[in-house]
Amino acid sequence: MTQIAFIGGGNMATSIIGGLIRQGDTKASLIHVADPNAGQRQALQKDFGVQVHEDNQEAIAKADVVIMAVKPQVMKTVLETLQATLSKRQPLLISIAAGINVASLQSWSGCKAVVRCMPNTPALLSLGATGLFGSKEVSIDQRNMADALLRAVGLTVWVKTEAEIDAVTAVSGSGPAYFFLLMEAMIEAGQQLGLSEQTATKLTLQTALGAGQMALNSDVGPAELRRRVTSPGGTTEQAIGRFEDAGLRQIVATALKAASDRAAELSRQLAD
Ligand SMILES: NC(=O)C1=CN([C@@H]2O[C@H](COP(=O)(O)OP(=O)(O)OC[C@H]3O[C@@H](n4cnc5c(N)ncnc54)[C@H](O)[C@@H]3O)[C@@H](O)[C@H]2O)C=CC1
Ligand SMILES: O=C(O)[C@@H]1CCC=N1
Repeated sequence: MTQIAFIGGGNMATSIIGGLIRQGDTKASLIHVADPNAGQRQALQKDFGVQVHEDNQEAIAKADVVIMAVKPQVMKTVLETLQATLSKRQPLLISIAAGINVASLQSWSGCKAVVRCMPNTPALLSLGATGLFGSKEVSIDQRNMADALLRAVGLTVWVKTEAEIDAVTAVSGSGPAYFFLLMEAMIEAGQQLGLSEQTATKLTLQTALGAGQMALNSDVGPAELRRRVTSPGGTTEQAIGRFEDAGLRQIVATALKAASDRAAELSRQLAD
């Protein structure tokens, strides 16, 4: 039976653990989580029945897979304290941290088989999207294992080059925040047009859900779906025209480039 250790039991780890438990293929007794925060440990134990540890070493003692779910800024210190054990046991190391490259993960941990991935917060509802990239030492079995773990919380996509992970971070890792921002703006605009906050919120959120589901289930792409909403001489045309005039596409391109650049910058800053 595969033993899984999470180092860091915060938001993302909780989402992934929740997905694994809900899916039912992974026994809670095989999941070990280490986190210095006692409240976090109690919540994980209570909600999912997983094994919790204050000590990272204890959590990885028998692990076949170690999932690093700490903030990028503490990754080096945390891995270096575990290096003796990890380099001896050689588990599959999976990192979900933004902007930490495979070479750094290998050098800090002593693990050869490393998967760097970028999930997102809808993983909490098993509606996540994760991009993955593996070092050449990752075996087919280990790749399948990493894929199955992340598939428990949504869609998985393997990329061919590590640089693509920065783009994945910009598109789907940070992506939920962009849609939330658009929702905030639509709710505010709806209120300015006379709707109550509650009505504007309900209509906006249901519209976001409907549009997402339609785009996912349709034979045609988002551009055609947009055209189908846009009657010639009608109302949507007016709104879309304002978005285009204001340079929405360029704004989005600039924003995603900034996110991708920051991921690359973090990799450089945090690398050895
Ligand atoms: N929040 C997001 O949307 C996404 C975050 N990520 C990545 O996931 C990672 C975790 O992010 P979140 O879960 O949002 O952060 P978080 O702050 O909720 O979780 C981090 C956890 O690590 C624990 N921790 C701190 N020091 C530790 C140590 N020495 N040993 C073990 N645990 C320790 C903290 O107590 C905390 O519970 C980050 O590297 C981030 O880049 C990746 C994709 C999306
Ligand atoms: O903002 C961040 O750095 C993390 C990575 C992707 C989403 N949240």
